[in-house]
Amino acid sequence: MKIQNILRQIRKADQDFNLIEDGDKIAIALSGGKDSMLLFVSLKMYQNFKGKNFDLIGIHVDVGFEEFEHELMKEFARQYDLELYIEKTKIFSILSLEKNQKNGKIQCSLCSTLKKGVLFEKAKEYGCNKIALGHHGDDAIETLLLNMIHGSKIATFSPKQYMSRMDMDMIRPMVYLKEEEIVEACKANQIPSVRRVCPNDGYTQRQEAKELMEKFYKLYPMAHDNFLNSLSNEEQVSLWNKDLRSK
Ligand SMILES: Nc1ncnc2c1ncn2[C@@H]1O[C@H](COP(=O)(O)OP(=O)(O)OP(=O)(O)O)[C@@H](O)[C@H]1O
Repeated sequence: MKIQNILRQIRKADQDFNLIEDGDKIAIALSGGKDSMLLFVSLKMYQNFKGKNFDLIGIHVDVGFEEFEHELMKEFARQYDLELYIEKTKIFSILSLEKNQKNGKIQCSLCSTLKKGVLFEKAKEYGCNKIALGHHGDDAIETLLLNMIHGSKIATFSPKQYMSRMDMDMIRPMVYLKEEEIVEACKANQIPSVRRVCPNDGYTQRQEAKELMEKFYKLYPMAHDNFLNSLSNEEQVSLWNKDLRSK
């Protein structure tokens, strides 16, 4: 997919959910993965759109994995003229404590909470009013599935979420994009990504959900678009509400 098409989908999400406003200072949460790397390159181009006047910085939370390729991220930041902050943390040591592990594995949910804490604190410190995350449409569908399987709820993350405690918006400009489109765009535009080094990588519930969905899309190719579109189809949500039950 051409980067122009990525920008078109980002603009659509921006228009639909009012993600980016004049005067914003946005911290891009850069994990080093393809999604957030592409998000940065795209938002940088989006800055040149007429009428969009906002600032960007990058924040990477260094979890403490020894083999993480920091140099690649620094080089990427130099190449694209990104003000990048790498925040050193002891998150991996905390995750590795026996009391914090489950069945001998570090916990993704705890990792995510700790990373978010650092992101918010630092974004605030650097004067940002928004944090942009690299989540995309397939992440949203997987989250919906995982919430139904493990949480008895029909819910996914929102494209824009106000965090009142921190007085900060969390935005997800790539919600209309599929993962395969992101992979294609990164390849076509030589956008690098850092090698994955988390020991849980490939063995998570999310990975299982991803593989399940891939099988599903092979059987029903149209389901991919339909699942994604259904997340915005609030007029046709029909669930068993209490009013119905009491009649
Ligand atoms: N260590 C980190 N530092 C900063 N932001 C992060 C970090 N890890 C995750 N994020 C943010 O959270 C989003 C979702 O996290 P997740 O772990 O699903 O991403 P990933 O698959 O590791 O990488 P990516 O989504 O960037 O390809 C990322 O796109 C990124 O915006």
